[in-house]
Amino acid sequence: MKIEGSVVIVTGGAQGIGKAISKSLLTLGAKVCIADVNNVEGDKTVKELVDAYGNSVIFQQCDVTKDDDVRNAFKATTDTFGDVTITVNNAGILDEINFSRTIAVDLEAQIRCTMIALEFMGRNNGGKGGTIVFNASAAGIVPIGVMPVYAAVKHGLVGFVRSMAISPRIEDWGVRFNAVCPISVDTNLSREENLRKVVGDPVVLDQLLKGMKTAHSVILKPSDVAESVVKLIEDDSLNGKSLVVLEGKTIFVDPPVLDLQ
Ligand SMILES: NC(=O)C1=CN([C@@H]2O[C@H](COP(=O)(O)OP(=O)(O)OC[C@H]3O[C@@H](n4cnc5c(N)ncnc54)[C@H](O)[C@@H]3O)[C@@H](O)[C@H]2O)C=CC1
Ligand SMILES: CCCCCC(=O)CC\C=C/C=C/C=C/[C@@H](O)[C@@H](O)CCCC(=O)O
Repeated sequence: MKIEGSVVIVTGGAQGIGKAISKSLLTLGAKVCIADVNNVEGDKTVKELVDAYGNSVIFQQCDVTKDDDVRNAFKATTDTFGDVTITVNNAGILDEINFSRTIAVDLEAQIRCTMIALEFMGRNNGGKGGTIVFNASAAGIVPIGVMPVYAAVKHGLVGFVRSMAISPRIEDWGVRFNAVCPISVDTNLSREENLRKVVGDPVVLDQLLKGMKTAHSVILKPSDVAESVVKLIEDDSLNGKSLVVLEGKTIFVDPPVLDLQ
């Protein structure tokens, strides 16, 4: 689909990968609502983006774990820019200690945002259809021994995307669903300072930090992920896909499908 003139919500867009996605979409002519729980960072980012792109961007404080916040973000976006046609479910955390919160933000809230997005975007609900892109992770594709909870919820997210893509409702909604699955990206989430706070077991933390320093742990730039998100939005043939983002290349990974009929 064409990004120019489209109306987009990016969750967790105040910083990191979500901010890079927002910038790329603004550059391509979209109207963007950044929906993020962090209003200090959100206000700062939107000020910076308004200076660069004018009134094509707004900030809406939104905790994706709260129904009302998410619905209000969609209402505010629709009132300001018109019908939403693209949702980027990007907000996420990594916390192996408070694992209930990780499940709540990285999986349950992604499902919540999707169901509410369909209330606004679904053609059966008077919307224009469009596309929903999820920021999963390479941890949604391969097992990661140093972050099992995060890997579990990201696998769950990939399963949700693949299943929504073959829903009997897909034609009614007129919405495509795809996931981007990057390896490590240089943001607050992957910095040593954060990892020390969110991994409790010292043996696991030690291996994680060592792993981060090896050649295998290439750190991508947030803009690398944004490029892949743009690809998933623009190519109308893509639905239910998981696009792994590696250094200098991307690979579609399709886990096997069993014939269960
Ligand atoms: N940094 C990395 O190495 C990778 C990150 N990811 C995924 O990318 C997404 C974005 O993460 P980063 O930009 O790396 O982290 P980040 O910590 O820089 O940004 C995350 C953003 O999400 C927001 N957020 C957190 N909880 C929220 C909530 N309840 N409601 C609304 N907003 C909330 C934060 O305020 C922040 O602005 C996450 O889903 C993460 O799992 C995927 C692969 C690699
Ligand atoms: C390949 C991991 C992709 C996960 C990227 C994320 O979404 C989270 C980013 C935060 C930290 C990433 C750490 C990556 C560590 C790896 O280099 C290595 O330590 C993992 C070891 C694999 C294992 O545990 O078996």
